[in-house]
Amino acid sequence: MTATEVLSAVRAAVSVPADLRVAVLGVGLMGADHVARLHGRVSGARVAVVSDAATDRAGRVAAGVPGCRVVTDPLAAVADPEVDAVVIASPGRFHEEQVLACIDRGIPVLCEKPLTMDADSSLAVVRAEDAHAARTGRRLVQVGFMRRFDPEYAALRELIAAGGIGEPLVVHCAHRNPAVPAGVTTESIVNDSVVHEVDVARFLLDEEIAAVTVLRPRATRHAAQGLSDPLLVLLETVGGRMVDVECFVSTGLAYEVRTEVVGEDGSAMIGLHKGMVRQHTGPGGAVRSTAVAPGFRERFGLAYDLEVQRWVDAARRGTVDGPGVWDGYAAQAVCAAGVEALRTGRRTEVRMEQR
Ligand SMILES: NC(=O)c1ccc[n+]([C@@H]2O[C@H](COP(=O)([O-])OP(=O)(O)OC[C@H]3O[C@@H](n4cnc5c(N)ncnc54)[C@H](O)[C@@H]3O)[C@@H](O)[C@H]2O)c1
Ligand SMILES: O[C@H]1[C@H](O)[C@@H](O)[C@H](O)[C@@H](O)[C@H]1O
Repeated sequence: MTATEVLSAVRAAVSVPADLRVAVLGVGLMGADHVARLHGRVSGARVAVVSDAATDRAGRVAAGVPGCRVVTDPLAAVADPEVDAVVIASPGRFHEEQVLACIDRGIPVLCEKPLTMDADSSLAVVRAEDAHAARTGRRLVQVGFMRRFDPEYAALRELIAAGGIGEPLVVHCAHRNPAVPAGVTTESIVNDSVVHEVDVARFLLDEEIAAVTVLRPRATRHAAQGLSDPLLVLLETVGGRMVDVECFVSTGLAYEVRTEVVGEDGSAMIGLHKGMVRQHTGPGGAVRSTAVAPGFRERFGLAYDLEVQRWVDAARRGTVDGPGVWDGYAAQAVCAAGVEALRTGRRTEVRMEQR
């Protein structure tokens, strides 16, 4: 037997398939990053196909990955017999049809947040995956809430679960971006940015969010015309805990994500700084400084790598080992309440199905 035959026999015996052949739909900022990590840093998978409405971009990305093909129509990429699994990194408005196509074909999919653009369509995805699981016993969808894979967030959740700060009562969050692309609206700050704190709150506290209030402080002069930036968002959980979020997407500075959980017997904070603390001469004397990540790709680079590796490993075992469709749906339901709260200025209860 040759080495290759031995490897195939072992794989067949433990029913772990050869490298997953992945199609990446959308190769803009996130999709191109996911292609690079699947190609260079993640084991057990290779990028077989890329698809993007901008075919020249798809061609450039494919050219960097030996054996990778461009398939122009994303739904044809999902249907491609030489594709075993899909990463969706297209704009959110295309996620619903692309995720449903993956479920329909019965192949694993990692869908960037948001799962879909609203709670009703996310619920339809939950139901489609439930129906598939009832027939086959397999779940298929992981949603791209990468913070769950960040070692600091994972450690914070473990600390809380182990009773390290007693009963958690209040969570303070800051989520600051240096800038956002043109076209970002106040609603999309809730849907695209605050959605991460919604997931973090559910992840850390292990309960659903019942109500949302959104306040609009005085806007920064750096914000685009008409944008309410920053926002203050208050999330109330079903168990009466409260989570405040300052979301500020045009600070002009750097990328900062901080979370502090205050419990009955202590508190814990993550996201203060990473790396070296330096003392050097400043304008008024010696200063102590530490670099702040410029963007989410730097701050959460490791989290994205771990997220994709865990997805690949689970997909090869026929499971999902990360946030799933229910998490995607719950986040959309909370954001829908957030958008209504933004519009009315009132505390808004979250409308959600029972799990
Ligand atoms: N998890 C995170 O931290 C994070 C960070 C950034 C973006 N995202 C999410 O990733 C997704 C992509 O965001 P981005 O910043 O990379 O956007 P982007 O605009 O940089 O890239 C999107 C790409 O999709 C392509 N596209 C357009 N229509 C398409 C279709 N129907 N099918 C396939 N591709 C299509 C575009 O041509 C573009 O190349 C969004 O859902 C966004 O919310 C997540
Ligand atoms: O789409 C991005 C992304 O999800 C980042 O993680 C978040 O920090 C940004 O605010 C958002 O605009």
